[in-house]
Amino acid sequence: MRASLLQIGVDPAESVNSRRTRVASLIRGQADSDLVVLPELWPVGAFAADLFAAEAEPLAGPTHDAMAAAARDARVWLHAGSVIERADDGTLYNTSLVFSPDGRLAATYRKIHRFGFDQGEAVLLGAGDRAVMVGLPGATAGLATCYDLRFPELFRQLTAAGAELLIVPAGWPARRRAHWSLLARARAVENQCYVLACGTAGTHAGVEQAGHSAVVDPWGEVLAEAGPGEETLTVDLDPAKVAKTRADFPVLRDRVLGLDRP
Ligand SMILES: O=C(O)CCC(=O)C(=O)O
Repeated sequence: MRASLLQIGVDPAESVNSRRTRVASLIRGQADSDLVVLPELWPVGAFAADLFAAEAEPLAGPTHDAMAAAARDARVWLHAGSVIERADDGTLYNTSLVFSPDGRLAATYRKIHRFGFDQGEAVLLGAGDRAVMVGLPGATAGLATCYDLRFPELFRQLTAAGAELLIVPAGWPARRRAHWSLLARARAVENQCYVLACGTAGTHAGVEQAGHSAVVDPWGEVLAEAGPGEETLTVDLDPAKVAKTRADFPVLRDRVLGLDRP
């Protein structure tokens, strides 16, 4: 399975519409891949909280339409990163969209752990309440978004449900880049999964982005890592490596669940 991570630069000087058009054309250039992954909230910028309400869209909004068409044209599975979704009751969510190669919306995931403590998305957006998996050809993927990476129990739940690939779009700040790289590897090692961690580049809302998207294998080896700027990472994954890693070193078998409280 060939996967391409598009580490998109979010530049406030580029309009959301122009970025959508540009990203759609980058996806069309990835027809040699089976799976294309975009970062969190690349249309608006993960820290551009002032724009969230104005740029919110229904699920079947402009980003959905542009991404569905691009997935169909390139004939790829597309994890289109996330958008600010305006739900029917008016609540805003940070929602990831996954498309199949015929342009069908195959899965959506509302970010469960909202970042910002008492600011930004933590106060402006609703929280997702459902872990989501999607069946890709040859591998089952579990979905998470950015700050979720700090909560291993979500990833363990996805793994227990059959995930072999963990896809994590993000808008991670440069200031905590070391945590991003460390946690992506930790989630891969502890769950014996591939981790596809796709961040953004550039600076928006005064927050420099970490970039450094990475593909980590089930043994924790970093197969490819981007620099800080806009970049595409393309990696060939071997889904059989997940089962082999788990068979050769079967730690997941030794989990002890339901311990009494200390
Ligand atoms: O956890 C972090 O350090 C960054 C999280 C974040 O930026 C986000 O979830 O948007």
